[in-house]
Amino acid sequence: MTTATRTTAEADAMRRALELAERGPATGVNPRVGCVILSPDGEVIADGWHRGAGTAHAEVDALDALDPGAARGATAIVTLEPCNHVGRTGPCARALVDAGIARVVYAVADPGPHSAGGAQTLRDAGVDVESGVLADEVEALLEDWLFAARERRPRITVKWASSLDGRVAAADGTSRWITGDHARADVHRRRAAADAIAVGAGTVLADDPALTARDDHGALLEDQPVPVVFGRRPLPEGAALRSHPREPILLAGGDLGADLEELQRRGIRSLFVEEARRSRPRSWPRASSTNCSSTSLPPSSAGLEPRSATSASRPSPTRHDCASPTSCASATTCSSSPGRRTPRPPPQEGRDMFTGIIEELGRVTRVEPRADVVRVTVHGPKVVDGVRHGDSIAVSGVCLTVVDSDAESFSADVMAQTLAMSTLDTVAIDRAVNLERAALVGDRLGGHIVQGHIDGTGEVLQVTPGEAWSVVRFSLPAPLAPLVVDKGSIAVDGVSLTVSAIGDDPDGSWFEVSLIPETLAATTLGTLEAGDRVNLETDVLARHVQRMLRLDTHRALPSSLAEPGGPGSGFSAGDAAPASDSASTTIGGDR
Ligand SMILES: Nc1nc(O)c(N)c(N[C@@H]2O[C@H](COP(=O)(O)O)[C@@H](O)[C@H]2O)n1
Repeated sequence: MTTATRTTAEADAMRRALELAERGPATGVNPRVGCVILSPDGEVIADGWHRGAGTAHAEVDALDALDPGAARGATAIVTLEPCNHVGRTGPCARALVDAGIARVVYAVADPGPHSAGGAQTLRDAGVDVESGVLADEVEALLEDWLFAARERRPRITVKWASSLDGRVAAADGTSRWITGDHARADVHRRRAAADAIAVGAGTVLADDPALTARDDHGALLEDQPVPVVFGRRPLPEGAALRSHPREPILLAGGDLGADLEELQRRGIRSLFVEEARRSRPRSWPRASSTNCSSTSLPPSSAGLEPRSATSASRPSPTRHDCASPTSCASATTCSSSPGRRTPRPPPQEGRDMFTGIIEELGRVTRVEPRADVVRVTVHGPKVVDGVRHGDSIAVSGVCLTVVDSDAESFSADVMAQTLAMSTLDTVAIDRAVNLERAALVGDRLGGHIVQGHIDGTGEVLQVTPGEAWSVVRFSLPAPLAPLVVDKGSIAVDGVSLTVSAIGDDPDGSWFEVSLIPETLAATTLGTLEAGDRVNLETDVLARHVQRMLRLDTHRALPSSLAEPGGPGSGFSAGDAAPASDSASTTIGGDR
């Protein structure tokens, strides 16, 4: 087998192992792990996955499917480093060695203090070991578990509901669910995917929440989070929580660090926090370096009161708010803590690179709302040529992962948050879309580096047709304004464009681009009219610079750059501190 063939076979096997891992339980103390065993010539001879604490680990599950001796000289592909300890089961590293496995490829290292070290044990036994294959995908799958294992405390997700105009509850306090069916279903899905769900005692007294995960008809879902109540006030006799299928955990709430340790000790790895109706989450993230918070977007806001004095006037419905000073890394990503690896966006988001040169004008042929995503099918015979499941295609600038395809079309799932952040929120059959496949190494970089991660949407303010060219003016959301410069690059609906003018009017910022006939004919930009919305992605370089300026320059920059006005710095320390550092901004909002 050539090295290239082996690499391909192993990457394919890791993809399969990842799929197998997903069959395991998403909650609980043990991670979801999958394993595929390849014969020396690259054929799949066995596979397995972990079904939860106390059952066989994925590697042993796979080995058990083989006759004695059949694994000799084989390669084990595992999503997590084989464990090295005796826990509820024996050490996988030893089981692999004993079975005669010659090579092990794993995605992510096991951070467990007792279980880590399997790779070394394997190497010491003469096994060839490689790591890091599909590491980002596995990091995304095991986000909660890895966070908890690394930080020794549960990963917290804070949820609060807010209307599109930034309101949280009816003025008379009557509204319980201000969000629509889609957002509500999303919340119940998140509840079911968490080990525990927490509220304050005040919320229990005021709202009497059931804290169960339910389907559209109110029936209990199979997985139920353990309810956790913080506060000293006792649970009222008739509290709905007393009928919860899981025994509630009651914690004093005075020392959050100690409470989180206690939850970790009790096997809670992910904690879903539902905020009280009338407030945005503040104490949670700050007190605990919470990794993530999220908003739900309801369809209407009538009768609801502003969620805060500062954010009520112009909240952005597109953002993923983050109230923690150290947490939210971008609109779609939540980080752990400083110095830790930042989990990338989930796989559906895609994380390839594009150039902003549109390959084909596609047409939406099907829009299928599902539980927590919308499956969109797009006719695009050119871009589906050779496309495979898992490949990325930018659809009007939004990087999507192909989940299905035929000779003419492909389908991709768009997450609720991506819908909310882009013009895909109004995607409909027959909509024309700009299509570009992910760039390959060696491609000509005709446009600029485009990531397919939308920063926000703009509106067409004016189209000025010329003899051949058209000049189009777009509104620019305030957080994006500093990132757009005259003659700089911007992607509009996925099209790489040079900014020909910028301006900041009292009504807001704007930018203009001049569109050549080729762009007008070959992309959706040719049909734009005043009032149309477009997806905007600012230049990644500008975002990096903004991020650097927001960080403590002495920490973040090489010493030659860190001194105020130092060699090559081009700015003073005073310049480096941004005037406003709103944690709710999507761009660089990770302070
Ligand atoms: N490599 C690997 N494969 C699996 O299938 C696993 N479940 C794990 N888990 C690691 O081992 C710990 C649990 O061990 P016991 O189930 O108690 O024996 C878990 O914390 C992981 O570190 N690893």
